[in-house]
Amino acid sequence: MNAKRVSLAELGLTAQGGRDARITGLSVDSRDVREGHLFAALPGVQAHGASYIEAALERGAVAILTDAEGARIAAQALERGEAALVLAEAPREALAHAAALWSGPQPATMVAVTGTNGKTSVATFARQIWEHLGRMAVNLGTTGVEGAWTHPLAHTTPEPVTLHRVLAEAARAGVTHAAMEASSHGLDQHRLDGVWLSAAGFTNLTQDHLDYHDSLDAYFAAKAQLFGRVLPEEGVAVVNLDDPRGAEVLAMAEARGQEVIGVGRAEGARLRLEAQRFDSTGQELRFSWQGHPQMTRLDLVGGFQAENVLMAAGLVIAAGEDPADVFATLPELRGVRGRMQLAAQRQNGAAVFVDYAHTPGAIETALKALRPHVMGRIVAVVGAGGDRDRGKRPLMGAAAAAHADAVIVTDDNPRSEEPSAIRAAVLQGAREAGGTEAVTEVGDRAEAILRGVDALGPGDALLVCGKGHETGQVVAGAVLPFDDAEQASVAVAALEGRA
Ligand SMILES: CC(=O)N[C@H]1[C@@H](OP(=O)(O)OP(=O)(O)OC[C@H]2O[C@@H](n3ccc(=O)[nH]c3=O)[C@H](O)[C@@H]2O)O[C@H](CO)[C@@H](O)[C@@H]1O[C@H](C)C(=O)N[C@@H](C)C(=O)N[C@H](CCC(=O)O)C(=O)O
Ligand SMILES: Nc1ncnc2c1ncn2[C@@H]1O[C@H](COP(=O)(O)OP(=O)(O)OP(=O)(O)O)[C@@H](O)[C@H]1O
Ligand SMILES: N[C@H](CCC[C@H](N)C(=O)O)C(=O)O
Ligand SMILES: [Mg+2]
Repeated sequence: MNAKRVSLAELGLTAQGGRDARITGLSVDSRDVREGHLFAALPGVQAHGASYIEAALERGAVAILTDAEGARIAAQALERGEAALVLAEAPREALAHAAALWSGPQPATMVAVTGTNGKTSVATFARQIWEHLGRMAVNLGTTGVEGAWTHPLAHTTPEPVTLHRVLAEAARAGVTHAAMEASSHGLDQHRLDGVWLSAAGFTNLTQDHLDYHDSLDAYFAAKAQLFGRVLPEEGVAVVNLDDPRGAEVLAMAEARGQEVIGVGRAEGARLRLEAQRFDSTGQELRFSWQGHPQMTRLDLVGGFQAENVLMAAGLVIAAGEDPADVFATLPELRGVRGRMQLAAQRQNGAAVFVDYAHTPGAIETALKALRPHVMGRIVAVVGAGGDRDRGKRPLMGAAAAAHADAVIVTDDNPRSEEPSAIRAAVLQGAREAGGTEAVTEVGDRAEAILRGVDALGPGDALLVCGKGHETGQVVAGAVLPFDDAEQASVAVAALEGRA
């Protein structure tokens, strides 16, 4: 049994009337509460967690952390005085710091990366660079905890209680370096406020998650909190200056006195991408570090991967490694599963790539990035997720139609929604955008991939967008096993077998 008991003061919390309690654990969900827990009753999207204070007390909570509204909602239950009450203006922030103190150690060197696209890729490349330099390193995010220590995660940026438990376990296992993804939800909900960051990166901002954020500006403001709040003044900001929002991040970092490493093609970037030459398996890069020219080769398909690699290199340098050592590792970097992954190849040489592009911006980037590696036509399989930003659906269709030679619209995790209605929105965008006349609808994703593969002649390529590393299709509450890369191989085998 876990015998650990700590006082509220040891968690940085002060209860009303100076009352103390010995805490045996932290919970954000009443259903997870055990005897002696502190229950954080947080303002939610659906409800206020205070509605569950009564339930938490019944399960043995000895302290409640909430805001004024929560105290009002649960006044009756709280008046009984069964638990110490910690009132905080920003309870999620208080919880994050308490969780950090509760769990203890973190890897000594940590960096975080935010942006609409590229977080998983950058975090994974940073981890790989550290590994090549002999460090015990992990990346942490959408694909779980990977590297020297592994652990599955349900969220890109986990709840603070989970996040700090995982960081402490990794640190105890000897992990000294970690690169984590900071999602906009995670930043908005202060999930990573208690993490000690040496450096933070900003990749880009395009439309996504407008189901959660009120506007694109609000979405950006959430991401910018990584520099405005989470990264300390002595931290280093690594900023993609090519993104239109890069200048705003730069100004924010400078205003806080953070050192900045600008990355990108922009003049003035300390880590500057100067030229790229593409071939069928990767690219040659010319870049410069503080004006000194460098050359390297990346065995990675897609121009944007060079941006991700340089962002990762910038973060690792910012966190203390020698630049020359860092640059020497770049030819060794390997692609992230489901990110421009060469999943299968037809006998005629045509290639099938699987990519996690699930936003209009990512679809455009991925298709444009594939173009210089492909001599023939590009076919795209696309679909949009259910119960997510509806506004992005026609834009995803439009991006596919504008940049592919043929588009097959299919399903991608319809969740609780009617799949044909989601496809209709994507199709409408694809048909209105023009670019290609060849837009078809194939609801069944396996069949869509098969048709896409069947359409490939010598020199052509298929880009299967949206699911990347995912291994399931979420339909009406059920998760049906589905893997784009596997389906690509199955399709090639079926067609070549037939030939
Ligand atoms: C939209 C969103 O971010 N929701 C988060 C939010 O939940 P909520 O506000 O909807 O919660 P609610 O259902 O209104 O309930 C309010 C509170 O009551 C509590 N509760 C609820 C029921 C109960 O019986 N007892 C109880 O105590 C809940 O734990 C919650 O704290 O607060 C909860 C607790 O802090 C989070 O767990 C929850 O994340 C959910 C699980 C989620 O799916 N989030 C996704 C969208 C997410 O965070 N995604 C990002 C980005 C991914 C990407 O980049 O694409 C990620 O980092 O993974
Ligand atoms: N630097 C980039 N610029 C534009 N698009 C990118 C960039 N990097 C990756 N992408 C596109 O975004 C997709 C997702 O990449 P990645 O998983 O690295 O991003 P992410 O930010 O972690 O996404 P998520 O928010 O879903 O966790 C890729 O498959 C690719 O299509
Ligand atoms: N973490 C993202 C990924 C979505 C990927 C795509 N396959 C979809 O289901 O929309 C989300 O939940 O919005
Ligand atoms: Mg990710």
